[in-house]
Amino acid sequence: MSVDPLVLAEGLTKRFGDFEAVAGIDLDVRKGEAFGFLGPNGAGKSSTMRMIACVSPRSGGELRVLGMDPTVDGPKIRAHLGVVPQQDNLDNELTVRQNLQVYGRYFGLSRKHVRDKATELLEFAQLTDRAGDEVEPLSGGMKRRLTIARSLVNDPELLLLDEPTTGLDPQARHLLWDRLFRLKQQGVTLIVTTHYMDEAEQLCDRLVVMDKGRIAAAGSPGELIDRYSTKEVLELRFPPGMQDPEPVRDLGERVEVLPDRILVYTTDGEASLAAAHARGVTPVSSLVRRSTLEDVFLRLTGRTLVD
Ligand SMILES: Nc1ncnc2c1ncn2[C@@H]1O[C@H](COP(=O)(O)OP(=O)(O)OP(=O)(O)O)[C@@H](O)[C@H]1O
Repeated sequence: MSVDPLVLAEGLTKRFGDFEAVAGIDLDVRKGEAFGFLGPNGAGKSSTMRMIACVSPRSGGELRVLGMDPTVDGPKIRAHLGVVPQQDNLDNELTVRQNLQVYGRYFGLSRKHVRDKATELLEFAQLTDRAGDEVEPLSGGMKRRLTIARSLVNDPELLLLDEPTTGLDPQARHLLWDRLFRLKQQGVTLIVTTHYMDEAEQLCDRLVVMDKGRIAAAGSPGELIDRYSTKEVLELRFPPGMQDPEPVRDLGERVEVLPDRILVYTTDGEASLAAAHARGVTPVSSLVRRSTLEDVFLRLTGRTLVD
């Protein structure tokens, strides 16, 4: 039996004047999965999210969210969504707990229900100790966790997170990923936009790689890497302007030249490195690593994700 997707887009388009920010994309998000939009700044990820969140009307194509049309049933859909915007918009005048409770009251939930829910969400966000504190002095990671906790007040079926860990330090990011992973285990469907390939690999069951308003590729992180990259990558670092790819061009399936590096896409990085040394290639440093979604993006677009 097939289960209807929670989000279904066909030819979905967003135009700002003559400019097409989202240029006719097709996708489906299935219940219980973590679905990602990976792409650089300006790829059209937020514009797509805002259409799914029913806060920005589509300019063309079809869109169904929870089986309904955002144009017709926006408020009904929004009641079942949790939205974590790119910028935290917490109320600095209120305490941590009050931020949750006041938001809960917007959904018309009873005082008692909202109080109990806030206690549960403070625990989830690891903010119980800070419940009575003001928001302003919280760290960036704590504010993000509070924003996520707040988005869960109405027990959403679908949680939309726009760049959830941008600007956070590595420890705060890992804690946030752990919380999002728990939500997924509890059956919440997640949609995440990100320009971090490690975030996409950590969190997403399936993702689309977006560039210039279009979907360049779709699949699980593993599928995308298998399809568009090699098992290993040999990185050879040179002083800027000193990298000559010719002596290593045949040491892998493909070679990419970046401003400070040459990347050799190969099945056996160590063997390629030994061969490069035998030919007298002398990089400042070298590294053999596995392929990542960054390599997929480079292959698809000729550019790096974060310039
Ligand atoms: N309200 C608007 N009016 C005009 N152009 C817009 C508007 N919103 C977005 N754009 C343009 O649409 C394109 C896609 O923007 P969008 O915010 O969707 O990208 P993104 O992939 O989410 O990137 P970012 O991570 O920077 O938000 C950009 O070129 C942006 O300048």
